[in-house]
Amino acid sequence: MSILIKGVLLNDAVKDVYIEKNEIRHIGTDLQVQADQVIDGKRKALIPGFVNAHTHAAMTLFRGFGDDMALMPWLEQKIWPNEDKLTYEDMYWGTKLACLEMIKSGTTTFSDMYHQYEATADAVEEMGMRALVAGACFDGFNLKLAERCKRENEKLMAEVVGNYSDRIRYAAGPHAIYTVSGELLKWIHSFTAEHDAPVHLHLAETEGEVQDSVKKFGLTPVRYLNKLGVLSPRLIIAHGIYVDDDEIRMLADHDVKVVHNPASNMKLASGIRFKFCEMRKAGVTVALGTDGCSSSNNLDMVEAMKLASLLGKAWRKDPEAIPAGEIFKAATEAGASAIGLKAGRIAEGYLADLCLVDLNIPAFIPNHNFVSNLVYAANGSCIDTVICDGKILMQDKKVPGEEEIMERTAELAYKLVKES
Ligand SMILES: N[C@@H](CCSC[C@H]1O[C@@H](n2cnc3c(=O)[nH]cnc32)[C@H](O)[C@@H]1O)C(=O)O
Ligand SMILES: [Zn+2]
Repeated sequence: MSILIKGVLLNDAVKDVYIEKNEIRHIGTDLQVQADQVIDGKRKALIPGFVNAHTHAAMTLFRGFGDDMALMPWLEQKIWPNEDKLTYEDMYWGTKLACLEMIKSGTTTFSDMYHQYEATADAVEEMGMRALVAGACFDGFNLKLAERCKRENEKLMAEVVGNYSDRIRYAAGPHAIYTVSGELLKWIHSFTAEHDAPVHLHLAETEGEVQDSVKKFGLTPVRYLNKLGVLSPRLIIAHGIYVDDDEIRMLADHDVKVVHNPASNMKLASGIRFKFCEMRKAGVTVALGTDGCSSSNNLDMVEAMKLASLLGKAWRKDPEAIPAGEIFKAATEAGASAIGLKAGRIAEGYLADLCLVDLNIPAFIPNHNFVSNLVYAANGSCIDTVICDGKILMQDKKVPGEEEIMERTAELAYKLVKES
C-alpha cells in the first residue's frame, strides 16, 4: 500500500510526499514514483494529524447534558449516575461518534480514559485511528475495590491488550487523587513500570482538589505524588492547573507529561491560569486536549489551539504569550511525544498520520501565514483529507459510514438521557 500526495503546500513550499505502508518515505519535488493511490494536493496544505492528549471519547453521548455546572456536582449529580448505566453498545457507538468527529477535524490519535476498554478499542480499531486507551479505575479508598482494579488491569494486560493492532495501546487510568488511594497509585506505578506503559491521571484541576489534598495528605497534589514516588516519564497528567514553581520543577525533573484542556477548564470554571509558558521554560512536555464532550463540548483540536493561545495571552495580559506555532506544536509533536509515538512531524521515517487542509475557504485567504490562519482563523471543518497509519480515513470531507454512526449514537444517547 502506497500513497503519493502531489504538489501540496508544506512549510511554505510546494512538495510531493510519498507514503509507503504506514511511514513517510520521501519528501521532495516532482517525485517519480508509482503509488497505489495519488492525491492531488492543489490548494491544500499538509499537516501532521492532531493528537488529542486527553479525552473521554464516549462522553459524546452526554454532549449538551449537564451543562453549566462545576466539576464535582457535575460528576456526582449528572455524569457518574449515568455512566453506571452504559452498555457495550452505548460505549461502542459513543466512541465511534467521537472518532468520526475527531477524524473530521484532523485528529489521528487520542489518549482516552473511560469505561469498558474493549468497547472503546473495538470502535477505534474499526475507525482506523490510533489511541492510547486507559484501563480506567477508581477505588474510592476502599481496599476491596483497589484489589478489583488491580485484577482488572492485570486481566486487561494478559488477555485483552494483545488482541488489538498496534494502533491501540494500553495505559493505566487511575482517575484522580480524590478517587484513587495512594496505595493503588503506587501499585499502578510499579505494574506499568514492568510493562513500560503510560499512566493517565487527572491532577490539580480545581482549587477544591488542592485544598482537599492538603487536608487529607498534608501536601499539594504534585508534592503528594512525588512523596508516593509515582512521578515518572510515563505519567501523563490532565489539567495540571494548580502547580507552583517547585512543582513545575518536580514535573520537569521526572519528565512528567502535562495535558492542557482549555475548553473544559473554562466551561467547568476549574481555572484559567494554566502555566504553559513556565512549564515549557522548565522543559516540561505540554500537550493539548479537549477533554470529554460534556465539558468541552466538542473534540475540535483546531478550536482547542485557538482557545489555549487566546486564554494564555488574556490572563497574562501578554499578546506575545503562546504564539500560533507553539500551540500547533503542542497539538501535534508534543502530543505524539507525550504518548511515545514517532509521529506529529512531517519527516522521512515518521508515521504517516497526516491531514490535508482545504485552503480554498475564506479562513485561508489571504494566506500570508498558514499556521496563523490555522490557529486563529480556521476551525476543524477546514480538514479535507485524513491519513492514519498510511490509510485514508477521510477524503473530500467524507468518512465512510458517517450517517449510520450519527443515527445510531443519537438514538442511544437519547434513550440514555431520557431514562435518567
Ligand atoms: N469510574 C470508572 C473509571 C473512570 S473513567 C473516567 C472518568 O472521568 C470523568 N471525567 C470527565 N471529565 C473529567 C474532568 O475534567 N475531571 C475529572 N473527571 C472527569 C468521566 O466522566 C469518567 O467518569 C471505573 O472505575 O470504572
Ligand atoms: Zn478529563
